[in-house]
Amino acid sequence: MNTEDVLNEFRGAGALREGHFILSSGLHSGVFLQKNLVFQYPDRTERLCKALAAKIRDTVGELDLCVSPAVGGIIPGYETARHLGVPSIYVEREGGELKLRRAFQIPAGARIAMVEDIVSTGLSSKECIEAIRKAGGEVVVAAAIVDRTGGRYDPGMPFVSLAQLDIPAYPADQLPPELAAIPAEDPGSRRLHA
Ligand SMILES: O=P(O)(O)OC[C@H]1O[C@H](OP(=O)(O)OP(=O)(O)O)[C@H](O)[C@@H]1O
Ligand SMILES: O=C(O)c1cc(=O)[nH]c(=O)[nH]1
Ligand SMILES: [Mg+2]
Repeated sequence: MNTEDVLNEFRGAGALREGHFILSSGLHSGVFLQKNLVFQYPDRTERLCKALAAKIRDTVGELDLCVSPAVGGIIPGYETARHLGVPSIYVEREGGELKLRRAFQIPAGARIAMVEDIVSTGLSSKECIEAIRKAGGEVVVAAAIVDRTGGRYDPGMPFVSLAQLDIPAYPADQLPPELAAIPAEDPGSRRLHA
């Protein structure tokens, strides 16, 4: 599956959106891949994650566990794990920090794949890898359905993605006029509070 095949799954689900979006990093962008619209379809999710699992296995061999950052990573993490034949768990925000909760355990010596949905700056992936390390786990590969960094993301270990895009993003005080002219949506969960 190449970048165009992945984009077609997003287009088919109405998930390739244009407008004005505040990303998880706080940067602003005119393009947003609303992955939840894709993950509502088991067939689309299966095609994407089966391909991601194959690419992960080709890159680092067999794994023991997938760990994903909530919320966006949970469904692709689970489905990728299904194709790798391993369990899937997730980390989630508590007081702003990604943590392992819900009595999830990381077995000693487990070879772990960190599975993300989208990488924009890599911040969430790095936070997830750090949370796994704090819980005693060893991440041997980072993976994402879509890499928005144009291949510039380096987590310090093999990084596998199905689609590589280079989508501009801007600090709030450097918006191009076409973005400044429309109100911004903040679709992610990083800034959600109870
Ligand atoms: O590489 P980054 O700059 O960190 O951006 C990518 C992250 O942003 C989204 O998560 P978000 O925090 O918006 O919440 P969600 O998972 O609930 O969508 C997405 O799921 C990635 O985790
Ligand atoms: O950077 C993000 O927050 C982000 C970008 C994107 O295209 N899709 C998404 O769900 N999050
Ligand atoms: Mg996320």
